[in-house]
Amino acid sequence: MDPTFIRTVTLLREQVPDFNRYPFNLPVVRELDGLELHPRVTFFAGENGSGKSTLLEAIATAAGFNPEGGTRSFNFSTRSSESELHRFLRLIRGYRRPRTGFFLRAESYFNVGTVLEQMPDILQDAYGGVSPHEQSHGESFLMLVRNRFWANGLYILDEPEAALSPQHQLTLLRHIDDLARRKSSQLLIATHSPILLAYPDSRIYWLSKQGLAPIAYEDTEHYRLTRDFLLHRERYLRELMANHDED
Ligand SMILES: Nc1ncnc2c1ncn2[C@@H]1O[C@H](COP(=O)(O)OP(=O)(O)OP(=O)(O)O)[C@@H](O)[C@H]1O
Repeated sequence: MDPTFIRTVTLLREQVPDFNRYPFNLPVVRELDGLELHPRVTFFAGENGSGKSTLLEAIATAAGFNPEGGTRSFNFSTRSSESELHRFLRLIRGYRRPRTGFFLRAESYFNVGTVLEQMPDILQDAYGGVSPHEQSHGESFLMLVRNRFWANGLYILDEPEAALSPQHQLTLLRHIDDLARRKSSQLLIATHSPILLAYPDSRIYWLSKQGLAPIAYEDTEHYRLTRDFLLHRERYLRELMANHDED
């Protein structure tokens, strides 16, 4: 069965009040037109500030999640700085409805942990009863994925690699594969990680000043630069240090 929960994301262009202000002035928003999501895993990659978080937060909010993260039953608010973009998106949905899901954003993970502490049932399910604040950021995140990311879910993850060592990014890849292939889930992931981006059964969108476009893994700057740096580390370091001395 086609696992897709969200097929396409479209901007309600005619309703946008002003393309000259945030978030509508971002190239990724201006150029958004029938963004087709992969049935299993869609990645969003690009430079800092290219609009990945803005886009992901708006899709998550339009899909019914709290903009600060958590499951769809989370309704806490510690800030109200989400953009209004979600009100101008139309999500074209697939035939199935997700049974569960999670919106995880690295920057508000701490607050999600605090809310979970106050929900003993979920805490028991998700973390084996141990507060996320009593574990390292990376440990508690992997525990959450292992215990609370169930089958038939919609998972929207903003820089999930933030707390993870390279070894644990590989562990996360295994969980992504398990969720996507065996557990009929759909994942949307913004990432800078060349390890996560390597997941083969996926589509990568590259965000730039031109908007967003599909890109092959080997053509991403993250792959090319990381590979080149590791192969020619000494030359890179020499050049970086030399330029630094000139500053
Ligand atoms: N509330 C806001 N008001 C105005 N501009 C904003 C606001 N939030 C973000 N921006 C700007 O929008 C742009 C995109 O930000 P966003 O956080 O979506 O980028 P990103 O691709 O997720 O970056 P990173 O990789 O650093 O996480 C940035 O230039 C940022 O300064």
